[in-house]
Amino acid sequence: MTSELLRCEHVSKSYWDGNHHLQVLQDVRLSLHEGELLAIVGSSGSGKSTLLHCMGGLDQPDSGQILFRGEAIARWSPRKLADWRNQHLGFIYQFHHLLPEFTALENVAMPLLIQGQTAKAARRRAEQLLERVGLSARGSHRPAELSGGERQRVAIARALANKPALILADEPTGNLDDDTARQVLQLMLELNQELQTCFVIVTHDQQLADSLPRQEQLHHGRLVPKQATQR
Ligand SMILES: Nc1ncnc2c1ncn2[C@@H]1O[C@H](COP(=O)(O)OP(=O)(O)OP(=O)(O)O)[C@@H](O)[C@H]1O
Repeated sequence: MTSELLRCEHVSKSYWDGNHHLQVLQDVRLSLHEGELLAIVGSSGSGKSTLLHCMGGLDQPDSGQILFRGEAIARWSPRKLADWRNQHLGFIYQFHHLLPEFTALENVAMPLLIQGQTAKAARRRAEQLLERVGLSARGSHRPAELSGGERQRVAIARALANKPALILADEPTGNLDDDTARQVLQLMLELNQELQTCFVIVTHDQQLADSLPRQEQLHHGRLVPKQATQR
C-alpha cells in the first residue's frame, strides 16, 4: 500500500448568494494515495469543481481541512501555498488555458522557467514531454493552430512539467468529441501508470468515470455510494 498523499477531513463549504446560504460541500471525507487515479463524478452543481479547488488550495473550506502528506494546508502562508502548488501540483482545465501568443513548446516550458530552470533545460524537458504526448511535430505551433485534442495534450504536458505528485483535472475531456476524449483519457491513464503521478479527474460523464480505477460520487455536496445517486 502506498502512503497517503492528500486527505479531505470533514470538508464543508457554503456560498452566500445575497439571500441564502448555498451549502456546496457537506462533510466530505476522502483519502488519496500516492499514484492513485480517482474520478469525482456528479451532476452539474453537485460541488465537483469546488471540491477540486479546495484540494488545490485555490479555495478554503468553511470547516474541515485538507492535508497534504499529513500537513494541513490551511496553516500555510500564501507564499508557501503558492510554492506548494508550483512544486507539487498540476492543473488541467476543460478549456486548455494555454497562452495564445506562445507556441506549444513555450507553453510547456513556461512553468519550468518560472521555477528558475535555464532556458536550455526547460526546452529539453518540454521537448521530451511533447514527444511523450505525441506532439513532437507540433512544438512550434500556437494553440490556435492545434486541434482541441492536441491542445489538451499540450495542457497535460504543461501540467506534468514540474513532475508534480498530484494533477487536478476539471472536466479535461468535456470539450472534446467522444473519440478524442477517449484518447486523451487513455493518455492520462498511461501517464498515471508510468510516472506514478496521482490524478483526480472531475467529470459529469458517468461512462468515463466507470472506465477509471476508482470513482467517488458527489450528490448535493456529499460523497455518496454510487447507487444512492440513481434514485
Ligand atoms: N464563487 C461562488 N459564489 C457563489 N456560488 C458559487 C460559487 N462557486 C460555485 N458556486 C455554486 O456552487 C454550486 C457548486 O458549483 P461547482 O462549480 O462546484 O459545481 P460542479 O459540480 O463543478 O458543476 P458543473 O459540472 O456544472 O461545473 C453551484 O450551485 C454554483 O453555482
